[in-house]
Amino acid sequence: MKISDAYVIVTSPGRNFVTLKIVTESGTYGIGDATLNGREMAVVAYLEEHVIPALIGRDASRIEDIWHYLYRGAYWRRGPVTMAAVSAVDLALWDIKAKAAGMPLYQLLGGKSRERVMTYAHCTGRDIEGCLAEVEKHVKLGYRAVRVQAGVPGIPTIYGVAKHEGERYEPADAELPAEHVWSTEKYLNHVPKLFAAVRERFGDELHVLHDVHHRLTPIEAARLGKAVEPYHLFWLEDCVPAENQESFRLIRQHTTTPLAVGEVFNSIHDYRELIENQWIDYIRTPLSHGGGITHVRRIADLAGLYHVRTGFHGPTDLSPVCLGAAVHFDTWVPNFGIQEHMPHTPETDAVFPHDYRFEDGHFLVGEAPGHGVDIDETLAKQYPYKRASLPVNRLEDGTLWHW
Ligand SMILES: O=C(O)[C@H](O)[C@@H](O)[C@H](O)[C@H](O)CO
Ligand SMILES: [Mg+2]
Repeated sequence: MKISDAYVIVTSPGRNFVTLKIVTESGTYGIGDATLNGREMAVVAYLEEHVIPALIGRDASRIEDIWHYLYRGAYWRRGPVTMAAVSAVDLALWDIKAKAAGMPLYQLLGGKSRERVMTYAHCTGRDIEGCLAEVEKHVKLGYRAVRVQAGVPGIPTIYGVAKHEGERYEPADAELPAEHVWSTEKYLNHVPKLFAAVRERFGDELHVLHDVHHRLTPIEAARLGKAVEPYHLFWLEDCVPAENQESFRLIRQHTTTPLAVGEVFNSIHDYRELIENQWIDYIRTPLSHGGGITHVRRIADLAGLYHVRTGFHGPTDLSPVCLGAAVHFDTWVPNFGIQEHMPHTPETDAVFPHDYRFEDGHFLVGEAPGHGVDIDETLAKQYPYKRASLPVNRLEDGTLWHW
């Protein structure tokens, strides 16, 4: 199982994706997702300059050892670029191990804990009515859970809302960062009305989620959590920037609204206080940013001890490779909560043939050996890299704010 070759493929079928392919002497290969939205080429350089040369000749079956070799061995631990690179290696090696065993990945992890994986869809509107129309559409498609985001009167552009009704929203929408304007006051006054309208129209059973995208202070988040309690959200996501884990103590003291955190985290250490103090309910770190299966499994196990469940990040800026591996992980992990689902474009799906299926609001895992996602390298070449940046956010007086 010696690694004989490894290389990076960058492709942009509508948006940029970075894929690592690892090939063994026997010809069995695996692929991993190394996409870090808006910072793609930093991970490419990290892999090509520092990781790939050290991988050649190693035994691909020693996943645990290679993980620590890359993590401890780098000396410079953690961080999104390092961990995206480590994740890609880890996902590719698990793919190889499962293929060598002739098993779908979920079998290697411990087998099925459930038959299907509940997902949530994004429903966005320029106003509440527009958002309700999207919810209606997604409920008809079979979704049991929806994330609702609507424009706020007086704020010209807002996170998570597509430019035109019915379109997907794209965070990395310009070559250099677009500048958005933010008003916490306008948002806090408006957003509870959105949940009231959703409950009024769709009743109590639909799972309703919302992403604050790190824009509030702890006491503002506490106010929002309290205000929306009557609408019993499935979760309120990233209500404050979470570098200071202690902030969540205050939020938790004030509200019973469940809290999800961690799409920008990449290590168990980002979570330790949040989980051990039971300040959150869902962990969001995707397999492609949190050190792959080897490390995210450890986070999920720690979380399980404290009744915290998984709710992995799944926007279009994670490739089908990450999503495919996530469907295996979600099928196995005992403390599963939900999986985010933002459908990829047909162009992206064609570049990454896969065997996970979407049906009636759920993902169904495939039975092909490995994680079940491949890359069509010839097709990938037709879509060259294009620089794309996430926006920045400013308060109305021009102060740079959290995005
Ligand atoms: O909950 C989500 O899906 C996220 O907040 C995304 O929309 C991120 O903003 C995006 O992945 C950044 O690249
Ligand atoms: Mg989010």
